[in-house]
Amino acid sequence: MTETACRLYLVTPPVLEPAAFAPKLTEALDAGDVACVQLRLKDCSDDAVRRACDALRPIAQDRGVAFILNDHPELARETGCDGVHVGQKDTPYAQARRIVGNDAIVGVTCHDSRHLAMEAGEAGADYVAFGAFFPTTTKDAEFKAEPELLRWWSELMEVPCVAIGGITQENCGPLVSAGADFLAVVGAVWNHPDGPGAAVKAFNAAIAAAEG
Ligand SMILES: Cc1ncc(COP(=O)(O)OP(=O)(O)O)c(N)n1
Ligand SMILES: Cc1nc(C(=O)O)sc1CCOP(=O)(O)O
Ligand SMILES: [Mg+2]
Repeated sequence: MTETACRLYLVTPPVLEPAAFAPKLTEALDAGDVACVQLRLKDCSDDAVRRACDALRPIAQDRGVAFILNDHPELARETGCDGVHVGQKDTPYAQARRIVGNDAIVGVTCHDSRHLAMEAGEAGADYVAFGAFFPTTTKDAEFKAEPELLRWWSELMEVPCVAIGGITQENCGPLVSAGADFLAVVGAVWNHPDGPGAAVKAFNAAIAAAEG
């Protein structure tokens, strides 16, 4: 993941069948600029996560796109992922880092908290994630973040920040202007009426427009 202009960070749907999802991921990644893909499967076995990693990881990595696993540092290391994303109720950052090693990406959910973000950044996180910025149906988001948090963080800190939660091609402009380094998106890409490729193109255009 490079830290230059704002870039797209795709998060998978929480339930997927790898063989059926593979062409959708390919379409998304071949359509435009994507920095990163996070495999975020909920309520499934470790073996199902392994199978999904084996099917989807090469699609991202062959295109120079980082492949990050949500929640499971041990499986991330075992399956050759580029890193792991951990939340406040998951494996603590320091333990996740020990498991995946210093060369891997470790991202940390920080909700709407400056304090959590400073802790994660000082500990060595590769990025901090703030959210949810907008209402989302993808998960029950307990916290609500404001664009001002991105502005404060990006003006003070070097560690990249990710914005997540209900982000669409239509509402992302203020997050980009406020300094988000990455926009993490589920629904607005995988549920786009014209398909994930059209969704990525529309995000790339919206980001470029907001960056002026
Ligand atoms: C990029 C990014 N940001 C936040 C999250 C949420 O992580 P967490 O709070 O652990 O919740 P779950 O995603 O595990 O339900 C994320 N996954 N990715
Ligand atoms: C996985 C996740 N984490 C969030 C947080 O606020 O930490 S919001 C969220 C769901 C993002 O999905 P969509 O782009 O469909 O809203
Ligand atoms: Mg988690």
